Amino acid sequence: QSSLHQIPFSSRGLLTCSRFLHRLRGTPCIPTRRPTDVFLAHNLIRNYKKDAKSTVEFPLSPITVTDIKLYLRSKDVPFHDGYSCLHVPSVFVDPSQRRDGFSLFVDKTTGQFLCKDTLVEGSWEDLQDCLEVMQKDEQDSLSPHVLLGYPESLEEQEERERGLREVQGIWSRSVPFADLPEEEGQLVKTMFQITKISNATLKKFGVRLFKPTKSLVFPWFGGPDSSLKGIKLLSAQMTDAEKVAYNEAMVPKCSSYFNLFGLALVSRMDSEVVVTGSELDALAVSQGTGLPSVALPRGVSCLPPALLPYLEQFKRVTLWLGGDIRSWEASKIFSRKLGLRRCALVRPGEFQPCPLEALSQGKNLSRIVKAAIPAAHKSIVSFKQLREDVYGELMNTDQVAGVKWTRFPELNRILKGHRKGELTVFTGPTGSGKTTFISELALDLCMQGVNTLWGSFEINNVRLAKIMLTQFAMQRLEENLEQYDFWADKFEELPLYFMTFHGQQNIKTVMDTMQHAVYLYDINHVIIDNLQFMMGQENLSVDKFAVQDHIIGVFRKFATNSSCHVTLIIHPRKEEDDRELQTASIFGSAKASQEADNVLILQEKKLVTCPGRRSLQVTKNRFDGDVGIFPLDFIKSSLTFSTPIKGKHKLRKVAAKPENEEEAQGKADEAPLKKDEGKKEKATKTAKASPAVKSQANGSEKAK
Ligand SMILES: Nc1ncnc2c1ncn2[C@@H]1O[C@H](COP(=O)(O)OP(=O)(O)OP(=O)(O)O)[C@@H](O)[C@H]1O
Repeated sequence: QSSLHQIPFSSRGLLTCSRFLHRLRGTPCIPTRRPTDVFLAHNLIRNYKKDAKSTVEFPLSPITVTDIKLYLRSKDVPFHDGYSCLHVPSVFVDPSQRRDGFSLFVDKTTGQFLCKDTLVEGSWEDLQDCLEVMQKDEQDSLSPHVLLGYPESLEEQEERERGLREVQGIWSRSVPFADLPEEEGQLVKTMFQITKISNATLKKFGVRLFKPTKSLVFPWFGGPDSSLKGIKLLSAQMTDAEKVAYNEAMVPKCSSYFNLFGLALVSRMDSEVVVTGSELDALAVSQGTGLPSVALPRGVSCLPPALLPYLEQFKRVTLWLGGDIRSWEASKIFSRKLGLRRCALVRPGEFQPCPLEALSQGKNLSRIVKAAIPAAHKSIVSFKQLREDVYGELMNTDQVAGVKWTRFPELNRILKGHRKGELTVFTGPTGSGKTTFISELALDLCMQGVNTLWGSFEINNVRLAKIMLTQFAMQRLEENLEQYDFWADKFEELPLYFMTFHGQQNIKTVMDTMQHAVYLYDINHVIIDNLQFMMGQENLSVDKFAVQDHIIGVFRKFATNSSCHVTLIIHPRKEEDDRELQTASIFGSAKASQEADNVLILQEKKLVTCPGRRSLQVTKNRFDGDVGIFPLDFIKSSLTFSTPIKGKHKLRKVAAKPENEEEAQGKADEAPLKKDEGKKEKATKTAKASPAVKSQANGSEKAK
């Protein structure tokens, strides 16, 4: 079982290669697992269910493109330096049969390889093994059939066959648009708001209608024979605001549906492509511009590196991922993976909505694509270059403020949302529930599509996943074990990953792992629990504060450079028992609070009236300066926190930019500023009918 389970391209090839090579070398065949420190929620749940001990750690040895090039040169292997990959003659194709001389692609960041002719793939170590064996045995190539001939487990085989049968079943019962009666075709088009998409375009991309569920069917062709590998079903629903809400389902299950839609229409000679965030957008671009267009299988949420070899042939890649800020941010991040030099980005805005909308509004799509801005930017810019960005931010203030929590409306009110590229420092008294609280906070975001990576050094991943699963299900699963599979199946679908570290760790190793995860899974949020586990224990002579400052600086840089939010849990320094914590109570020097964009403190009240009552205090908010405090109630059965509904615990909020944080905290505790008094009334009312409580009710409704 590979730890990189979600990328089907990789898993079987890897295992196969290693086993095969052991056979070739005559060494014993050891079931190898990939060296990785990142683990999927999927695996954890599986292991949790079956074999908790199989979460073995493997050291990740980071590889650089220079290492790869040096090695290839040492083996006399020619290569072309591509955008994201090195192109190498495939070792799995006989030299006399090589159609395209350089069909094996080695990812410059990870060393993973893919042979586009045979679809053999594997890790950098696997490729090195192949080359060593070929050299030793003086062979020109290795047989791909032996590699791919590795028997699947019965379970895997059955699942694959079941998936394919389902795909075929739906596909054969779906109707091409041209075969629909004129009136019915128009009705469906109106429902999906695709009246401007012609039947010819739908036919070109093979889009059909599955009548039983009134869904559009998008085929995914793959493999050397370009056969039907999977389908995406799209259903549409009208929302109150006269907008269409789409619902997607993939067959086979989404984890194995992993290629670009529209790829089969791209010719080897094409040198330009438009990448879109949805299949309908790809149709619109194709019709509106005549250019090749492909859609990302999981929309703007990620660009898996496994897809990069398929985009290597293009000299110009235009990313037109949608019409909102999220698409814009994603296009900037994806262009780094694709190589900035060749990428151009369509900036969303009033005159440049998503491609489908642009087509519906009769806009000139070719002109929009031509006007896309180059992704590579200079380090010094003038306001002229920034003015569009500033305008975009002013126009979309709500989106700029970030993803909103559904379970913590009060936090939205103070922090406004969860934004990329920020550093949050979180502290609280020992054993007060920091891990439990942050777990729910992160889960809330993850459930909304924020790709999340946990670095839990204090408690092991199984325990952490158990806490998260309980919070996800909002109930004690110990007492409802029959519901375990139901919740675990849903939990598996979350974009949630865990580092497999436990105990003291070296900051460099943790950083390498985080970079690796950002590249592979487009991680948007990393949680480190907690910083003290990176400080090292052996070297007590070294200045502890200097070490901590260095580590915080490294995390700060990572958050900014990777556009990834980092939440750092830091223990407080020893405080007197009856005093609440302050920003200055964070262990170490002032560096942590200076570098942080947000400082959150879990306060534990030592009151006689309500002993143990927790509150969450925001003492720093760089985004807009609002700070404040609100009470939290702990529900032990679900391990969740929510706002108490009793009137006496009011939401308190203070205005922007306090002179110093202690003062701000004092103000927050004592009296809300005047300008907030009107709002305070409202806030109290809101707190009474707390959406957090409501959302819990909804959650249990859903659970039922
Ligand atoms: N508000 C709360 N009231 C009572 N118990 C709580 C509360 N929050 C968490 N707990 C429980 O307290 C225990 C410790 O919680 P947790 O590990 O989250 O604390 P922590 O602050 O992260 O601890 P540490 O200081 O060791 O890192 C857990 O059993 C958890 O279920």
